[in-house]
Amino acid sequence: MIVTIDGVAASGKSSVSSGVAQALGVPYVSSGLLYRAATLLGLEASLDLHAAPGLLALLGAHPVRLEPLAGGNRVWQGERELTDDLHSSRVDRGVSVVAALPEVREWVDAQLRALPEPFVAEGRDMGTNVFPHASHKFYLTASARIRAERRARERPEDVPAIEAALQRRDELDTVQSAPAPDALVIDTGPLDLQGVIDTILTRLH
Ligand SMILES: Nc1ncnc2c1ncn2[C@@H]1O[C@H](COP(=O)(O)OP(=O)(O)OP(=O)(O)O)[C@@H](O)[C@H]1O
Ligand SMILES: Nc1ccn([C@@H]2O[C@H](COP(=O)(O)O)[C@@H](O)[C@H]2O)c(=O)n1
Repeated sequence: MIVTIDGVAASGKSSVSSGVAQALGVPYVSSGLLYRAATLLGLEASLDLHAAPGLLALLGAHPVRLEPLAGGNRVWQGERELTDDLHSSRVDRGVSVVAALPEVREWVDAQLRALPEPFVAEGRDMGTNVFPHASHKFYLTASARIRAERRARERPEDVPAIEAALQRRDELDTVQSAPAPDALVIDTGPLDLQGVIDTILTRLH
């Protein structure tokens, strides 16, 4: 069984996926972390983020591994854990450029499709491109202001700056962010975290 939870930036995908996965007793898979890892490593190596060959060579030489757990995903490059470095504003700013590269998308998709079922997969194109055969599909939205207010609780920037960055990322991610036609779209604005998780769990039972 595969459940997909897609949505716009900071709509609650990873928090909701973790809650749903824990209730189901399965892991969740955060596809965005692989795009973030490719971006972080590209930045650290001072590579041109618009150019796939350099990034792919780097990722080939030093493979990245996603560890999907129900409570939270971890990302490794050999013995080095990258997880804590993946949510900086610097990575946020670069990641959509890297995610627009077809070769990087293939690199991510191959890793995701190799994972053993069951799991909950979250991202942008889980229900459309990567797992079109998933048994249940959901898509999370909320206004940019609400998402920015939520994110401001975990970042040092102020709400307007976060809101502008989220809107920019949504725009750059438009191509891969369309909801699957068979996904249930949930506006998380009026709901708390548990409310969103319960809405999804109700559909799964
Ligand atoms: N329904 C909700 N009510 C209140 N806070 C929420 C809700 N959903 C998510 N949050 C909070 O919003 C923030 C962003 O959530 P989360 O990181 O899960 O989003 P995301 O879609 O995975 O983000 P990103 O796209 O950047 O990876 C977190 O602080 C989370 O606790
Ligand atoms: N399926 C996906 C998942 C992510 N992306 C790109 O990665 C960025 C970070 O993802 P988050 O889920 O952590 O926000 C996102 O902005 C996209 O550029 C993607 O393209 N497809």
